[in-house]
Amino acid sequence: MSFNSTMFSIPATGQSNSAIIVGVLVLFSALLVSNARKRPLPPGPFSIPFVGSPFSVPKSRYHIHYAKWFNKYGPISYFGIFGRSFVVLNDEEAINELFERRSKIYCSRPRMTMAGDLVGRDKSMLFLPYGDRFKETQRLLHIFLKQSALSQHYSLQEKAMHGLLSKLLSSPENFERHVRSSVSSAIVRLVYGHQILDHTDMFVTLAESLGTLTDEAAEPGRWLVDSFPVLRFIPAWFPGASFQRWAALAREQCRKFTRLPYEEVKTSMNAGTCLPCFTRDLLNDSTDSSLTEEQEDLFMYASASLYIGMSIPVDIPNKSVHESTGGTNTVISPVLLFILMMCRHPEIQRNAQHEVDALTSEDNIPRMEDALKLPFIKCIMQELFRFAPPAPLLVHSPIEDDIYQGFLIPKGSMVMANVWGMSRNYPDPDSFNPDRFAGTSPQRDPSEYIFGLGRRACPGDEFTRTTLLLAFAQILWAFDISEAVDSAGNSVKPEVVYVGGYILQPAPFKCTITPRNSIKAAAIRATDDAAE
Ligand code: HEM
Repeated sequence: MSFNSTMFSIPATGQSNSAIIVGVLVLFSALLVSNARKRPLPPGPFSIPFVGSPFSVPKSRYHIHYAKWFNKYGPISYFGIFGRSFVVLNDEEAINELFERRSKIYCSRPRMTMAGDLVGRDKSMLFLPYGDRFKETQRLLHIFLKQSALSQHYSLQEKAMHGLLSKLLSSPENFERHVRSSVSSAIVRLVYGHQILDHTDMFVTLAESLGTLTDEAAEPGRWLVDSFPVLRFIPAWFPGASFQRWAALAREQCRKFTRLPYEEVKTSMNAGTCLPCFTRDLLNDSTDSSLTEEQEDLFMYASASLYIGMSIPVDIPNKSVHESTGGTNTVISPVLLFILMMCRHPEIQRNAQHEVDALTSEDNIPRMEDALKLPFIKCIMQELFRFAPPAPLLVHSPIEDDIYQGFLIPKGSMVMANVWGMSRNYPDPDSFNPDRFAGTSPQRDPSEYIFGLGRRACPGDEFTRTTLLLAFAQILWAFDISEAVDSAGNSVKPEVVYVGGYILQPAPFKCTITPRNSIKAAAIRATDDAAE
């Protein structure tokens, strides 16, 4: 079944009933709010009584818009929309203090009634409120992704990246599609032991459908029930409550999308054909017969969390779904930016190639053990993280009221840390300069914050870094990346333009990717043959 958004929007009939309910709720919540606030809220844009400031919030480039609030309102600002509270942190000290040092308080995610309570996405780690289920999921992911366990994943990372090299060799003009499928393939293999053959694979389409559904369920402003959670108790037959019918269908679909890959692992385990993977480890570590329904549910969602965790779909106000970069994920973003930057900076590319060449031979594709020994390429990775943090805003939610610099930060509010602003806090921030991380006094490593802070920091950070170092070393070893040539024979330098809202990714661009020599091309083909 395909999800058609118009099919599920709130119909005109029943609008008057909804309007009455909403009116009562607005007044009620406004009264509650005004009584509760004894401390001042942080400063912020003009607010209309009972409505808040929905019009001061941008529809795109939130991080840049919010960064400008620093000069207007200072390091911490506030706005409300229909009773929901939003706090913006625009200052490194405030971000470190609240998200890192007060992590005990800022350890939850904002409540999303439609996506969470009704559709059930709050079982995935990224959305999970802080509590026992979150801690158990975190523990399971940690066992698999902790530093000491990472080397067992090297061979699958190498395989996925060899796949990327051979696709780049055969159709370099489709580099974006190849990057996307190779990265997805590495993750699906890691989580479910499944080998993706092409983009029509069931695992890819399921994950994309789940992403689209999550996007729709979390679309801010679309669902009244997000502003007035009490509406979730309205029965589906009630006039104007078509959102309940949408939610029921979406919940069913999400469950199916989460269950199918998990069941496939169980089937292949029974057949003895399952490759090593996260889900297999979970099931192996437990005696199957003793698994309760609750444990199965935990395992199933823990597995899906690993895959979907990379997509970071959080409920940023006014996010337009049209801006969503579609099945994109966080790892794809730095790989595409790497290709763009190597094209724009041939001298950096040459230096990095010299570093790889000094360590490897013409006919040996770099392996993970090589990739981890390349300090300049590590600096390039750090500079890519700093130049365009894939997730420019972090979103946490405090589990109790907190006071910071005399201002109230209400429990349950959506606190957004402007990581992009932190990445501008460097000398000459707009120039791409990997050397800033070299030498004896390097500048602050952006890996310390682009993966999040405190108890909700990304569990996939180290896996990401090793994957990226390997991808960069192999691409530099194999190919020259240069400017595309237009129909008049002129070289065209690609612009640095981003798309996306909550995950930034370079806008589509053109470049030329050619093998550095025939020996390397032959080595890539030979690896292909060996794999077949
Ligand atoms: C360039 C790559 C990546 C970036 C920039 C990134 C960034 C992030 C960020 C900013 C968060 C939210 C942190 C916070 O709120 O403080 C996050 C959460 C998460 N990431 Fe990543 N991530 C990346 C790759 C991955 C990968 C490869 C995986 C899985 C193997 C993964 C799994 C997760 C999960 C499960 C969460 C939810 C954690 C929680 O809510 O406690 N991420 N990531």
